[in-house]
Amino acid sequence: MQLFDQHHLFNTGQDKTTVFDLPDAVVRLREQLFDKPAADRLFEALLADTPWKQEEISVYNKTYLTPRLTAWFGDAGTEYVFSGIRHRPYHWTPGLLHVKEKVEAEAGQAFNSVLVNLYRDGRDGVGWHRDNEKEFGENPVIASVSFGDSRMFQLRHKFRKELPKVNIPLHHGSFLLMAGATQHQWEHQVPKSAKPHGPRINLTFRLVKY
Ligand SMILES: O=C(O)CCC(=O)C(=O)O
Ligand SMILES: [Fe+2]
Repeated sequence: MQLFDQHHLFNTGQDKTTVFDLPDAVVRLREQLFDKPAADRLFEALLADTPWKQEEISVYNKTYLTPRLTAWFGDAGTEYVFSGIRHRPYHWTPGLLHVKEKVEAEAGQAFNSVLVNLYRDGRDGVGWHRDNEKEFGENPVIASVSFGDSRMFQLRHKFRKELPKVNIPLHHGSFLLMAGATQHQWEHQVPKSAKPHGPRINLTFRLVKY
């Protein structure tokens, strides 16, 4: 069953790689790790088959619902702590294992877990943050794949406020790698958008050290 009209889903149609020349960061974009037919199939399968949940986060004794839906998958033992609560990952699905293989080949390293995010529309997003939790080791490598509607991904230096913000539109089927000191020196976000947006799924592959 087709859950979402894919006709407008934008894929650059050109598999270009861009290495961003940023101080204290290693950031690489591949426009089309998945071509449009593959991205369309994966988008539908992930949308339908993922056990989506809207997590609560506590900030200063108040609880909020995160403005996106998430699910965590990984090898047994890759527990993660979210808002003070221990979570067990779901087992890998065949679809996710297929994506993982392609992502590992492109990144040149293995991953053992993935956080899957669903941005239902323009009102969903993720605020400025770094993914530098201890369980990801010294210089975490994070590989991100996007399916569905295009959204803007932004980076800003955490300490050198004079540096300009970096805007990277992430399209259907794209791959983005963050490595080196990126998770220490830079923050990233996907801002909410006042423009209408269809759903977008993003997968961030990580290596939990345990
Ligand atoms: O949706 C994205 O492109 C980024 C998601 C993200 O930053 C995260 O899951 O930590
Ligand atoms: Fe992140």
